[in-house]
Amino acid sequence: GLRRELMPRHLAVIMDGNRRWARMRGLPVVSGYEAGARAFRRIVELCCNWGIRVLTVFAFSSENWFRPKVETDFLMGLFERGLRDELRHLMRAGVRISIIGDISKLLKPLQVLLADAMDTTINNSRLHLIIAVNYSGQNDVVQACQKLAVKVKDGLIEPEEINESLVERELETNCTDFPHPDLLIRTSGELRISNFLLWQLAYTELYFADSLWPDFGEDEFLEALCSFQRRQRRYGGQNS
Ligand SMILES: CC(C)CCOP(=O)(O)OP(=O)(O)O
Ligand SMILES: [Mg+2]
Repeated sequence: GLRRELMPRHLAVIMDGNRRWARMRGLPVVSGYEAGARAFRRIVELCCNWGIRVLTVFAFSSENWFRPKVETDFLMGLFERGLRDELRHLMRAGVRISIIGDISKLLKPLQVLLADAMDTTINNSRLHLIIAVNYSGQNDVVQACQKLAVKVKDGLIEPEEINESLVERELETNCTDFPHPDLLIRTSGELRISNFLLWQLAYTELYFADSLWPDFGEDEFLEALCSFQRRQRRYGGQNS
């Protein structure tokens, strides 16, 4: 059985396999995205119930823009409708929402809604939900380098002072007390990181589930956590 003291503090999830889920059922792609949104709401509840502190989800990658416009338009609409419907519930449930990624490319109403959700929930402490929208792990590192370069140029720091903690402070995930995911779950059988969090995953336990994201429910969630609790995390330490 699961031991509460061995729960991951920070869980990261790549919610993959929504279109395949729809196609297997002879449904339109948008039904897959809607089923994925239901699975997303479910895992937020599960993280609250199981005392996970931070949940980072890959909701839309910068590469996803290359999908048909009808799909990207639908996804953006889904994010907006979902957030409008859920914001009060998340607020009452004590969920804090942060957004990572370049949201300047999104339509203004969605940008306003995301900023409002971050402001409204900033003092919540039950679960910190970080939603990666138009996020690129490589761009996250690039923008951190740019901010450090400015500090060097402005004479605030010397190049030799730059170390891991200075870089981490500039990453977009510096918004949380637990910036390093303890466990990453990717569904649908794909064995890739797909330019999600990169620096932050240095010592993260990776778990790949064959189930498609819409089918990832409580049983699959608990199986992933049991797998995590069975692992011996060495952080590159003792050789055994
Ligand atoms: C936008 C993203 C969360 C959707 C993930 O599912 P997907 O569209 O990649 O589905 P497929 O891998 O089945 O094409
Ligand atoms: Mg996919």
